[in-house]
Amino acid sequence: MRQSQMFIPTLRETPTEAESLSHRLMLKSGMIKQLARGIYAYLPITQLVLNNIQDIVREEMMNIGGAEVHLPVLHPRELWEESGRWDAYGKELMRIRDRHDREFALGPTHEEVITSLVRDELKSYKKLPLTLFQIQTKFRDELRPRFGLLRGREFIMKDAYSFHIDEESLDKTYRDMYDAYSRIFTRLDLNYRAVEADGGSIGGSHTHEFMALADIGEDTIVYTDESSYAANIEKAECTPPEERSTEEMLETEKIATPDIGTVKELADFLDADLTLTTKTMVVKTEDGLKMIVIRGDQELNDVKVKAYFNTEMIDMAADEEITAELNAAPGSLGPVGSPIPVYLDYQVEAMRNYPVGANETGYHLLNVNHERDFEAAGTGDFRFINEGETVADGSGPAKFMRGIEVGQVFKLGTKYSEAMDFNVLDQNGRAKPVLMGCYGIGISRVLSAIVESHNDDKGIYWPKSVTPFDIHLITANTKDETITGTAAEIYDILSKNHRVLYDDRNERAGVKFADSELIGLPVRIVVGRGAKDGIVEVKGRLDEESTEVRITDLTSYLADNDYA
Ligand SMILES: O=C(C[C@@H]1CCCCN1)Cn1cnc2cc(Cl)c(F)cc2c1=O
Ligand SMILES: [Mg+2]
Ligand SMILES: [Mg+2]
Repeated sequence: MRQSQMFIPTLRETPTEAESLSHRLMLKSGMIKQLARGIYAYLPITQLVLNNIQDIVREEMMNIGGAEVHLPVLHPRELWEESGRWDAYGKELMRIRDRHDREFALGPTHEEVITSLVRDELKSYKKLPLTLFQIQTKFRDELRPRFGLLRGREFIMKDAYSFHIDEESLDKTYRDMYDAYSRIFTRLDLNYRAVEADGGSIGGSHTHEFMALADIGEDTIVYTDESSYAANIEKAECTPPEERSTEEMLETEKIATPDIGTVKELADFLDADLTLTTKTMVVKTEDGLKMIVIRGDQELNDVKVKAYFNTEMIDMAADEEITAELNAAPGSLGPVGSPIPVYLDYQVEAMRNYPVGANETGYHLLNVNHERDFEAAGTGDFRFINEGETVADGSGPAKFMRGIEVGQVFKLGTKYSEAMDFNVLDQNGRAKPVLMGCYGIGISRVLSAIVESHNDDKGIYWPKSVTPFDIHLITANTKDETITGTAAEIYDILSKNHRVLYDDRNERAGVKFADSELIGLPVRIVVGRGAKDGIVEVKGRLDEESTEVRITDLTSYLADNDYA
């Protein structure tokens, strides 16, 4: 391809609005242009890389028996009402009306669509298992789109859905997908970890997220060097305390605690360690307010709370809701005499004589003990694990690293087939709901993850598996006939077996070299003064120096050095 015909609007200066390295680099190297917050145009270099990523994903999906479809973006409201999700999702679900004033969702995912489509066609277990996939634009109206393509409002996803007559069949496809994802992320040259994750409201018991390691990643991965354990911190189970305090239960005492609003202020006021205090939170679920008490030095894990109450809709109760229900300010809440059900984290369950708010603004109770002073409705694991704590498999101390979620595989079970009446006749002629799995890869997000891990101070360097072109052919001076003639010949020869980007622009050599480092093709060939002696300069993107190579040796030189 001649670069004079491409559209690569590289920037001289680094764009300030970019908040992540990949976002900055993709703007600077003329790969994307923002149309609106979280909405981007993919320019030619990006489109070529996305095609290469999609080809790898497509090949691996077909390799495990997935058949490709293309599903609609416009989903009739009725479909999402069948699954009950039209109301379950708030503003994140983008909705429009057509000319007849009928409502549609812009597809954020396609469980409803694929289930209704297959349901109408498939009546017998003999047609199972079936795996269908698509690579398609998704819409999610993120509250805080950011980091370029890492979290957009319109993005490309590969989403696959599988249908099964029994668990064994679902397990097989889940494993096939898991292994296919491992091959895909390896081929994409991503340093990834598959981690146990929380399935959220889409149901299903089992799910793994594939995380590309990156400091910019929003997710925290909990792992240990002692075993292969790895989990999203949202999910990572905390080991309950071995023994419970055997302290003798002391008399409760009510104390005035004016202006004590936080557990830190309480600990200072009591001159007690944070680990001897508690903090009480109130969350709002579909069936009312719930009070959760955790140790004062811990943080509430909202994903674990959602999983415990098996709901997607959890909000921290607003102050006025708390005051209306509990007649006390948020800093003075506690379980004693609470009108709403109280749940204790395992750590609090093992404590004795702890302080809590008195449910009276400006007062606390000391030496409270559950069972004696109040009945808990339940106990559970409601907190985030801390580094150094033993991980759930007991093998060793937890360590943290950041990751970008680039894929996720789910066992959905019968959540959608029951909600949408998708049954088949089994081998005994009995109707039973079909079991499903679903499997996603963030295609446009993967591109950003690759840029995050393939760059240096000069710009991007593409893995050969996804590079937009194999070779960057550059003329150092377009005025010199020998140079342009030689370059044109080389372009013809190399184009037979390689994808060549021929920088034939009438630009200064320095500009061309800088652009070449920025765009990041694996190898660059410069046709300059040496052309008259049949010499060109070859430089791998990561090489410090160029090497002079005879033009007659060029093809074998490129092959011998595995440049192209
Ligand atoms: O999408 C999934 C699960 C899997 C992921 C892999 C491919 C198939 N789907 C989870 N999820 C995430 N955000 C969503 C946002 C909106 Cl607005 C929505 F209405 C639904 C969902 C939603 O269901
Ligand atoms: Mg997540
Ligand atoms: Mg996820």
